[in-house]
Amino acid sequence: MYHLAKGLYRLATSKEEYSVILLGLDNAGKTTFHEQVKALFHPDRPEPKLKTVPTVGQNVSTITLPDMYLKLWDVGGQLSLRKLWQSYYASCHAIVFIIDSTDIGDGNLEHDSSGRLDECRLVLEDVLQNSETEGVPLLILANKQDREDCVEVVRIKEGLVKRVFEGDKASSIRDSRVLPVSALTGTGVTEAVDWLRSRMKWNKESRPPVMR
Ligand SMILES: Nc1nc2c(ncn2[C@@H]2O[C@H](COP(=O)(O)OP(=O)(O)OP(=O)(O)O)[C@@H](O)[C@H]2O)c(=O)[nH]1
Ligand SMILES: [Mg+2]
Repeated sequence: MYHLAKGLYRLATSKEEYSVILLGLDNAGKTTFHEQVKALFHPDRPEPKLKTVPTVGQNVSTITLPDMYLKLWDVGGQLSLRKLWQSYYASCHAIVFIIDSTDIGDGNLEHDSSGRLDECRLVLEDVLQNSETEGVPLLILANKQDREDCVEVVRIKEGLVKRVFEGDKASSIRDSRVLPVSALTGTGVTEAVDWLRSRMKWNKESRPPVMR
C-alpha cells in the first residue's frame, strides 16, 4: 500500500524534463542568453548576471516552468571547444544556435568580408550534418539586435539560413525558426523560450523527455 501510494504521489508530482543546448561561435552571446533566461523565469525575478567571461567548461541550469523542467546547457564556442558539442547531441531535445548579428559582415555570404559569416555557416552545417541532431528542433537567434550596427533578421534568413537549408548538407526535416533577440536587454527571450517549449513537446515522440 505504501509503495502504491508513493508511486501515485510520484506520478502526480513528476514533470517532463527537456534539455536544450546553446551553440554558436565564441562571443555570440550564449552565456548572456542563458543568464537572461535564468533571471526571467526565476520566481524572484533577480537581476540577470550580464558580466560574462568566455566559457571554457559548461554552464548548466534547470528552469522550472509550469509544464516542464527546462535544462539549459551553455557550452564554449571557441574553436578548440567546438569538438565537445557533439557529446550533447544525443540527449538534447532542441538546439539553439546563436549568431552575433554585428559580426557577420552585411549578412550575405557572397560578399562576406569579415569571414565570420562563412565560419557561422560551416559550423551550423556541421551541427546539422551530425546524425544525432537529425529531426531535433532548431532555433536560430539573431542576437545583439539592440546594436545599431546589427544585420537585421530578414537578411540573416536570406543570406545564411536559407542557404544552409537549401544546401545538401542539411537535408533532414526538422522544425526550425529564426528569431531576433537581444540577450543583453532581454528583448525576444521569452518568445524564444515559448517556441522551444512548444516545439519540444511537439517532437516528444521522437525525443521523449525524461520524467523527474
Ligand atoms: N550589445 C549586446 N551585446 C551582447 C548581447 N549578447 C551578448 N553580448 C555581449 O557579447 C559578449 C559575449 O557574450 P557571451 O554571452 O559571453 O558570449 P558566449 O557566446 O557565451 O561566448 P563563449 O562562451 O566564448 O562561447 C559580452 O560582452 C556580452 O555582453 C546583446 O544582445 N547585445
Ligand atoms: Mg559563454
